[in-house]
Amino acid sequence: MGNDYAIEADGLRRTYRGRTGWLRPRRTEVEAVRGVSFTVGRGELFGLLGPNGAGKTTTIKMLNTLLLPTSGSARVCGQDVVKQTREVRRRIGYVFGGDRGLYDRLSGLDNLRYFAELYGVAPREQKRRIAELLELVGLTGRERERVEGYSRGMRQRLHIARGLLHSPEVLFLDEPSIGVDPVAARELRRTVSDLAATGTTVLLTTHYMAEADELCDRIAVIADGQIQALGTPAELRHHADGRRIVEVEAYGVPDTAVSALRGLPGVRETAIEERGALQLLTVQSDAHIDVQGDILRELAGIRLGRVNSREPTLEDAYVAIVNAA
Ligand SMILES: Nc1ncnc2c1ncn2[C@@H]1O[C@H](COP(=O)(O)OP(=O)(O)OP(=O)(O)O)[C@@H](O)[C@H]1O
Repeated sequence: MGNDYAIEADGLRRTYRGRTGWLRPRRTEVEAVRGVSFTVGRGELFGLLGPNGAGKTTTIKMLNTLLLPTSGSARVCGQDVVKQTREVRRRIGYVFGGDRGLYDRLSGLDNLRYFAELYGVAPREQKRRIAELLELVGLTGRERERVEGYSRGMRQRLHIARGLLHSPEVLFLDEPSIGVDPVAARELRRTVSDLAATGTTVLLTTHYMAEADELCDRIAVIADGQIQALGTPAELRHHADGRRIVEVEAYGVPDTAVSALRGLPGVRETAIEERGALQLLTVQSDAHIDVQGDILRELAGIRLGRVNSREPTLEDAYVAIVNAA
């Protein structure tokens, strides 16, 4: 059993227990992951998408053996993550967003040589493997420069190369595009899809629906420690079926106005996004009810910019899924 899937999670749970306070210590408990089950096929690019604190990192860390599940079980490449830790570790790579874990004073090439040695890549293999990975992550030609001069995007791609040195069957990519500018993020996405094309299974966590949509074969939306929806991007889009979206640009909308919008007949979700001085209000309503007039009446007296009505996108489906959690 288990050989058909790269990853199988079955009822995974994790509760963090701790204490706060010094004079009168109190026990604290956070149920970070509350019964997560899913499977990832070999060679699949699978996304775990969810808001801050949803439980994505905790889930990944149970799968890559860095954290013990409180209950439930998981297998990676058919091996149990608790009982066969060493076998699992040999078959996986782990790359997390951010800047840690590289030697700034060394060149990209020397970093990879160092980690190849550390990961026990056979000396005969090293040169070929490193050249192959530099090519994959688009750093060929820049490998002799010190990492301290690399942009965040380049560092992130070097991290990915590092995570792949020992040719893992499964790569865990935790928030790869965090803090990376949009152009670099696009290059990063190209690297990830090239990687998936080589047959490596990738489990990616992200906050960005657009990123998950572009890259992933299937996406699990996780919120509040549980999977709220799972499917291909096209399947997830159905969560916004039968809805219509009204977007309003506004300046200085009070909270009371936002809750009034939520109470309008036919309105299903509202979201507000701050864009400098401007606020973008997004209102989802039942498609057969025209709510635009009511919305504008509620916002009377507030300075408004563009108002526009459109079909829902995958992003709107994501909002609907997360809000229903
Ligand atoms: N070591 C820890 N001790 C106590 N609570 C923790 C610990 N790590 C995470 N948590 C809590 O568990 C919950 C899930 O956190 P987790 O990091 O898994 O979420 P996430 O989806 O990865 O979020 P983010 O996108 O912000 O990284 C959060 O409420 C978080 O505060």
